[in-house]
Amino acid sequence: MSEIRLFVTTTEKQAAAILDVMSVNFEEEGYAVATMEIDEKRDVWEASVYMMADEEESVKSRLADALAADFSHLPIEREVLPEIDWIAKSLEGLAPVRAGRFVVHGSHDRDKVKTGEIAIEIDAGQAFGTGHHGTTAGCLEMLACVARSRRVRNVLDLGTGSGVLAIAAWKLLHVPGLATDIDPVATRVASDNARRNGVVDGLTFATAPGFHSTAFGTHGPFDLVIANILARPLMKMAPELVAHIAPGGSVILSGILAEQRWKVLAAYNGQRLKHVQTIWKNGWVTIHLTK
Ligand SMILES: C[S@@+](CC[C@H](N)C(=O)[O-])C[C@H]1O[C@@H](n2cnc3c(N)ncnc32)[C@H](O)[C@@H]1O
Repeated sequence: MSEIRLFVTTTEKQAAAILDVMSVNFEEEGYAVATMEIDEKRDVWEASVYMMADEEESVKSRLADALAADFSHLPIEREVLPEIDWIAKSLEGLAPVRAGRFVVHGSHDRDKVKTGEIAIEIDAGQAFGTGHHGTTAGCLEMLACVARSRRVRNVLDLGTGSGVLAIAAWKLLHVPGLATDIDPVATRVASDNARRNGVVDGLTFATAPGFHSTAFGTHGPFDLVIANILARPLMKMAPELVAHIAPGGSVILSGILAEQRWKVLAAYNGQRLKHVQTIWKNGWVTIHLTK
């Protein structure tokens, strides 16, 4: 089912006030709400609430009621967000996967973990990330490389899926982390997986499309951002993503087909990031850049 964004276009000041109204009315029920800047010079902002298509009608009428007192002059607009079947893309392989020092395995394979390996237990389920996909394995390998060469004090895992990368970073580095996903199911699964892997504190989970959450300001800027999403959204969010990297920090980008790598690199070079290393796996690339 598609996801819908209902939004109003206004000024920064009003967008902040509308965000408060949206938070009070929708956030507790698990709907993501956000503001985003559209045009800095003209002070154009959007305040949005995200929902599944079958909830649109009821959310729209409640939103209209909530805005009636002070913002009835602002039309409620809608956008259908592109549908990506992440779960179908996830390979539900049965064998444990080894990448760098990590082994990602299902609960039935606990006894296959070898001494010295960092084990992450993930059962194939409702969110992407069992370690079998070239992008996840590439990120795990790159994470181990970055940890060897740089000091990392905090981590952002953008598009956390099953939580596999956030859990891996926590087990390797023992530093605080923020893990976010546009999909509330993924955020829930990731948080459950973290608990199952003995990660009880230090890792925060939040549902957010892109950087539309106050959690990023609270927890960032980050020494290491890992984003395994897709080439196009990664290019689009390059300025925002780079703004959340601490000076001298790193980003690991994946979800990029080999033939798309030049465009993604150009987008991040355009933000003055420097290429460090690229890992290739099954036609996918994982790229490490530094600020
Ligand atoms: C390829 S999966 C990666 C999962 C996991 N990090 C891994 O490496 O296996 C991409 C994840 O990003 C999420 N996602 C897609 N677009 C997003 C966006 N704009 N903001 C936040 N998360 C997003 C999807 O819901 C999905 O869980």
